[in-house]
Amino acid sequence: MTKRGGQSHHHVQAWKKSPFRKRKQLLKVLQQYIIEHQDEICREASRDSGKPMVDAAFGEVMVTCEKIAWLLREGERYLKPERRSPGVMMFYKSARVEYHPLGVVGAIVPWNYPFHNVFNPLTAAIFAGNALVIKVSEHASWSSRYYGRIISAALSAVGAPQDLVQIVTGYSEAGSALVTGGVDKVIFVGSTGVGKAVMRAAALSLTPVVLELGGKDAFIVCEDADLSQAVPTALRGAFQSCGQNCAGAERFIVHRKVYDRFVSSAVEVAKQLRQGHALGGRPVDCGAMCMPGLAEKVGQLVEDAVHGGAKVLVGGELLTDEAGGQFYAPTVLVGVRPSMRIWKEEVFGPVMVIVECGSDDEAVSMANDCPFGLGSAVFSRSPAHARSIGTRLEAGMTSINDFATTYMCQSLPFGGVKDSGFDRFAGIEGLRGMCTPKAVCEDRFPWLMRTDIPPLLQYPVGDSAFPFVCGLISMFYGLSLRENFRGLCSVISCFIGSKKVSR
Ligand SMILES: NC(=O)c1ccc[n+]([C@@H]2O[C@H](COP(=O)([O-])OP(=O)(O)OC[C@H]3O[C@@H](n4cnc5c(N)ncnc54)[C@H](O)[C@@H]3O)[C@@H](O)[C@H]2O)c1
Repeated sequence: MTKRGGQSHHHVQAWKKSPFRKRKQLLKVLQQYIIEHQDEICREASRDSGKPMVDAAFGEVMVTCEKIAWLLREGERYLKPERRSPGVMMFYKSARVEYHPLGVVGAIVPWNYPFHNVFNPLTAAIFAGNALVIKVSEHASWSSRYYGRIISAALSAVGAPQDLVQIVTGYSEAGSALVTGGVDKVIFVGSTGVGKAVMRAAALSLTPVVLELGGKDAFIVCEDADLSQAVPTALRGAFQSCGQNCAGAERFIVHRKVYDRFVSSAVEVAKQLRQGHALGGRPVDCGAMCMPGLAEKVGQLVEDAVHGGAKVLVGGELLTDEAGGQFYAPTVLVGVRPSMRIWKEEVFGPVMVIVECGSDDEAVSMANDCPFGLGSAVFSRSPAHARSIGTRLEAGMTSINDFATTYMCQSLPFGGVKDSGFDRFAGIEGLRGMCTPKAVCEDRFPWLMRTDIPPLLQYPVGDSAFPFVCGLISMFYGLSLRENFRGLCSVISCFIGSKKVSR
């Protein structure tokens, strides 16, 4: 049996042809298990990534359940053949797009959401009829053993091939091997630098890639924003999972009329945040950071800013414990200027950078002065005002009076612009991205009208072939009736002329 990506060819082909009924059954088995074992799933994710249980429930489980619910509700509709208009000259044709499974999809994912990062590519790829190889991060491979067992059990419960989903662990070499290993598409979720290396490697075999890379979301607070709504959302956007979110709010751009109130409210809450072991027995608001290197980098970015004149209002220190826990304290930083590293580099940590702006134009230009463009948020009591700002932001996603809610609306695509990557996972676009869109065209009423090459265009072509085609172009595409009529006359005269010659 030939193997690609570790799966047997026969199994890949069989799943491609599987009915939607069976794919839905698989998702339902997964959903049932997830809902019944939320506690265990969150515990494993917390243990592997350091995030508090509530953050795991929020960011890992809830969004995965929404994803599955959306696929169950609407997935089939968007993978069914879709009728398209046949256009002007092909008016007698029926045109459609068919969505065929790609075959084997390779997903390379980071460590920040150990559960979600596995189930995110899994649900769409499998539902679209593909096999999947997921390369999990070397920093979150422990929990992937448990998540892998959930998937195996679900596959066997519905009688799907056991090797349909493979989870592999390893360092960068394992990721590289997946890119060059003959998969039909690579979904890469990770840092911008590695994303570029993945794209270079994929170019050698023309393997298509989706790149979901870093982010540094702008969070704009207008002078007419409701701070009782904006501040709690801002704090969650900054400190959820210790800021280790791709779509994490990192730059808070606040209008000067509400700046002081925004800062003092944010500081008041940030000071009260409890940090500690996620599973230490006491509830915590912020846990540990997953990687020592990253915790140090966060410290360096803050230090660089302070060195340049920025001011730490809360936090700003890295605390470690005897067990090796890396606790970067929830931090509020003001006085940041564009020349500082923290203005442009992704922090990926619990640092709330708050800057002041004086107008909408200034807010937009500050927000767009960034190499990344993943998510964004705008707060104003006037949704029209917020929308007028949101539409000018260079970002793949914008939430109005909320943060990152686009990802809870699973019909929407997820992805960014600029250094945040391209193409989309999730949503209709992401689901269809798991397929080859095949264009199909056929006669609508074959008994009435079909395409026969007219004699004067058949080889060897006659003298009237060229004027005939020009006549057709004018007849169908001329912008005035006069032009269309002239084209028609030319077509008729070419016909008559060619008949005479052939006689
Ligand atoms: N846009 C998104 O959807 C999204 C989601 C989560 C995280 N992220 C980003 O991920 C980054 C943090 O995660 P990370 O530190 O694990 O990222 P990373 O780029 O270091 O690693 C991501 C994955 O790529 C693998 N890898 C490393 N070198 C490789 C190579 N040469 N070829 C193939 N694979 C290779 C790693 O082993 C890991 O599994 C942040 O920049 C964050 O913004 C983006």
